[in-house]
Amino acid sequence: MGKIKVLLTQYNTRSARRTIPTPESSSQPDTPEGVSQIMNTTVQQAVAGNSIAIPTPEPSAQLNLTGKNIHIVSNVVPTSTIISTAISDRICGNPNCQTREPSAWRRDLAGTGWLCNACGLFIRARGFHRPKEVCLASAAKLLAMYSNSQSMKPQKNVKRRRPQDDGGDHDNDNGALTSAAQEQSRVDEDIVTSEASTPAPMNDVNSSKTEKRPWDKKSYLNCGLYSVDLKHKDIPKRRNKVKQKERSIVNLPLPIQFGTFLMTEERNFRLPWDIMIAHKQKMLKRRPTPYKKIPCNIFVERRRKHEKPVVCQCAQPSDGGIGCAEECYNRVMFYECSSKDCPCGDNCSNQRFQKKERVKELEVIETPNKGFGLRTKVPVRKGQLIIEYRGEVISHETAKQRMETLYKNRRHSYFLDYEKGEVLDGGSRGTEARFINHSFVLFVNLSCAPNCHIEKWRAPQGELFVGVFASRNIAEGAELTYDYNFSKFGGAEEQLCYCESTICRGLMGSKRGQKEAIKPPKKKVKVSGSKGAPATTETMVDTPLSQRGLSETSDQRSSIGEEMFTGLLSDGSLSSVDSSLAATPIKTSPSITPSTTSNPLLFAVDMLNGLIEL
Ligand SMILES: C[S@@+](CC[C@H](N)C(=O)[O-])C[C@H]1O[C@@H](n2cnc3c(N)ncnc32)[C@H](O)[C@@H]1O
Repeated sequence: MGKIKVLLTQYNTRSARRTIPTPESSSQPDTPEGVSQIMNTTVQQAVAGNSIAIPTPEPSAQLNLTGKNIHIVSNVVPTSTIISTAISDRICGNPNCQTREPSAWRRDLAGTGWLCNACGLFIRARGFHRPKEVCLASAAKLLAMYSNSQSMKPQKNVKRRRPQDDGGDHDNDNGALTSAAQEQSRVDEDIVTSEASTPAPMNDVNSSKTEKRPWDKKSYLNCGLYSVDLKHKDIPKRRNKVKQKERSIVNLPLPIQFGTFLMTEERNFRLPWDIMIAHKQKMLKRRPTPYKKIPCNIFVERRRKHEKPVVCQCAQPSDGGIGCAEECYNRVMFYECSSKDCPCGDNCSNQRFQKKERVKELEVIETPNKGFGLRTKVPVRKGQLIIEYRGEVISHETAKQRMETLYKNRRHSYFLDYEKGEVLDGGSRGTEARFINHSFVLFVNLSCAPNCHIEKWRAPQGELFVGVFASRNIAEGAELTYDYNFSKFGGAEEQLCYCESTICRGLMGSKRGQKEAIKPPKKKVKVSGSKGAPATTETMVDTPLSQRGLSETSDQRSSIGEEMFTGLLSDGSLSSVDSSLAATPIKTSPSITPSTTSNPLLFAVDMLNGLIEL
């Protein structure tokens, strides 16, 4: 049935099919009625398996059907003549050519014999056979083309040869065609194409239609050497741009460091000997868990405050000296002056966080037991801002959640108390301050005492700057430490402390090594409360945070006695504690936690802390 449809379409649109006359169809072909009658007959014959015929009285006669001109190609030719000539037996009827392998066959003028495509077109245009020289020339050209075919690319849009170009190959040699001849040839091509589209007989090995050209099987790579091998056939084609991007990642060859991605099964792996030796001797440099450096704190759950800055009453120094020195109200209150509103203008010295006046020569180092640490490569003065501790500002609840999910398998924690109810999380985003390790406040051994402390300063717009400050003069190359005042958080296990302090608490998770045994009363610390002042009330012991700065406000600083430590230590004087205590180092473990009262050394330390608070 499909063939019938094709025939009808061909007839109605452009060309008629040259076929065998039948007694019924040979009547009245010149009128539309006659044609439709023929068509009916044709369809019936096609169904019956016969050849199809549209008889015409003369070659190139015209019929008018549904207002369109229809070209009838030639006279009726007996079917037996056509069918009996198998393609393999055909030979070009031009005595000068006699080719057996043209790209297409054409009828000769009589309609009984066959000509190759080029000779057929030539004789129609000129009325005589194609000369021998022309035939030989085009054959030689064709031969050359096939022999060089390795370097040739398939020609997609082959231009039609110009009419005056009568030489050329068998495929495209149209000769000097007149417009009528062109029209004629168009009809002929249709016929030949439809004939060629029928499957060729198996024994027709020489037929040019069945012959594969060398480039037919060639596949071209357009996106990388291994793209064919790596092509992910399971992924459907999508128009979505993002999906396409993903697909292109799969398709392209992956770099060598994506080995884990490429390897689908586990395999034994042997390190190169030099790396193996370095690894065994623990000489390989490890890298800290990656994090992103950020220029300011990120407020995950709320908006950043935008309050009116508090302006100090300092006067601009007449001699051009430093403004906002020790007596500046803002400085006393742990406020940073506003760069726009401060009366001292550019001379204001109370903008260290905003102007990023910090120590830049810092280095991350690996420590034996505490993971990574931070050290200074230059000497640092006492009271100098070393680095700002930045991170994501999150609520306690979120911090707890992160502990249980995001940081579940992490050994180190990077939480630091921000303000009431909020935590600074430097785990994923922060600064190098996150590497500063803990050390216990020590009265005995100067070398092991923490050399830094935390201070929180109020920014002009109302948020906090959390900074690590030098508690004393620090020599170049010294590791930076401060007392975390660590407290257990989210049910986490208490961590052993590996600070080299001789009277270490043993555990990082409690202030006295046995927090549960003796629970100090909650202490409220009041801070002079002007508008926008730092947190007015802080619980000193039970804050459910992993880390807490030593000196959060001036009052807090004095309550922990940190100023006094530094005073003592900067003198090198250890007068307040008997130095003989240092001879009995006490390291507690989670299982054996000495009570404060049973350990005279810790008792002395607590007493001292109490004295300092007084
Ligand atoms: C803020 S991080 C310090 C940087 C951390 N050492 C690192 O490698 O990323 C705090 C963590 O360091 C470790 N740490 C710091 N001081 C320590 C100490 N004195 N003893 C044992 N571990 C310590 C603890 O695991 C703690 O949770």
